[in-house]
Amino acid sequence: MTDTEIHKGLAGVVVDTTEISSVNQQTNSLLYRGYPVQELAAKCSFEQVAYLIWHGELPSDDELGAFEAVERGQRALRPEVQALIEQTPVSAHPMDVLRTAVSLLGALETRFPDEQSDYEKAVRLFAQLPAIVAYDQRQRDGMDPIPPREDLDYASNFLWMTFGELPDPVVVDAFRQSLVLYAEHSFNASTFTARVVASTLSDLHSAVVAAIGALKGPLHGGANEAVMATFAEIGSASNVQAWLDDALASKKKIMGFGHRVYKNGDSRVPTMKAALDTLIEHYNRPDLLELYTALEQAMAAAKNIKPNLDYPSGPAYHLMGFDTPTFTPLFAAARITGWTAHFIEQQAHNSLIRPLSQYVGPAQRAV
Ligand SMILES: CC(=O)SCCNC(=O)CCNC(=O)[C@H](O)C(C)(C)COP(=O)(O)OP(=O)(O)OC[C@H]1O[C@@H](n2cnc3c(N)ncnc32)[C@H](O)[C@@H]1OP(=O)(O)O
Ligand SMILES: O=C([O-])CC(=O)C(=O)O
Repeated sequence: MTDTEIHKGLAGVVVDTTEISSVNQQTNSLLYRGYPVQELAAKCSFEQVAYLIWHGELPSDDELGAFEAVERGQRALRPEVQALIEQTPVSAHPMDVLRTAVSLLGALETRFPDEQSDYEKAVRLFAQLPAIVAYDQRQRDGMDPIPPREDLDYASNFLWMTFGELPDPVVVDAFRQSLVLYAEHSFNASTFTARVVASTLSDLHSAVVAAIGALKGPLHGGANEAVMATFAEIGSASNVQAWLDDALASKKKIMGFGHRVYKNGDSRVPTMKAALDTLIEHYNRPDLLELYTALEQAMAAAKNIKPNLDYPSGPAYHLMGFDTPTFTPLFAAARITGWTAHFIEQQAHNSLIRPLSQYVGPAQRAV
């Protein structure tokens, strides 16, 4: 290989093929297995989309029923994981709790017979994550866990286990849409991390633990909670311009704006913004809309940089009642579908991921 050009951050590098999703830079579009994400968000349950991501086709009624039965049957918080959450200081970040819980679940998997496939492990994790995320938030507020309900769909049950009540259908629907939008996004940093781990022929839980670590950073999934921290710091729409001038003068990155692939707007934002608008109306929070719009407009004027999905998702999760540090675990609970589909795809056509580097340290010398 003679190409010694350095592609910092692998920007613009195509490292492999995938059949799972396509992010199109030219048209700012996103397809899961060929279906536009906006249509999936409008018409499908999160379970249907999860099935699509893993199987490549939307489920028939029978297939969906069987899939839902398996998912609903595995939702309970395992006692070992409950004990882990209770031993962890409430000051721990929920992404650290989630990462540690998935690591423990990976160790517990050895109890299952060897013939459990990675797909079965993926569906089990998919079913298990909401109870962890929900109880972790409840524990911080000094509350007991709420057992799952098998009569509820995934999104409704997640909210039920977190809040102990079923919110208005518009809230459940906004939550469902956010999960669909967050589910999959080709070779983003956390998914690529999962594929690197998969490429060494390591196990699925190790790949998910690593992916959670990558998602936590504020340049990736951590941005949804950082958006809410920004809103809290700014306070109200009238403070936006002064705050932004200061932040840009000190070379700060404004969280929830910009994207490595989409340079003219994130394909998922219009759908999530519409869901946020519904929530703003439902909870009567025009002040939040004013702040949202003022920062979006000021960023467009100052830098011509548009919001990414984390920008509308942060305030949407806030209005639903999630505490801010729980936002990124919600992203992880949705992305478990994409991560594990990529794990399976990587191992089915594996080549060890091991790029080269150009050495720029001292020349050879004697000790
Ligand atoms: C669901 C997701 O994970 S989406 C991503 C969530 N992350 C965020 O919201 C964090 C804030 N955004 C960012 O840091 C960046 O936009 C990233 C990391 C997402 C993408 O970064 P890159 O593709 O490397 O963009 P890049 O750094 O080349 O940006 C180009 C220019 O825009 C600027 N820029 C990009 N995003 C931002 C931002 N959010 N705030 C301020 N300036 C920005 C860069 O400073 C750079 O300016 P320069 O040319 O004067 O140096
Ligand atoms: O694709 C990316 O780089 C980040 C992103 O939007 C995602 O993972 O959803």
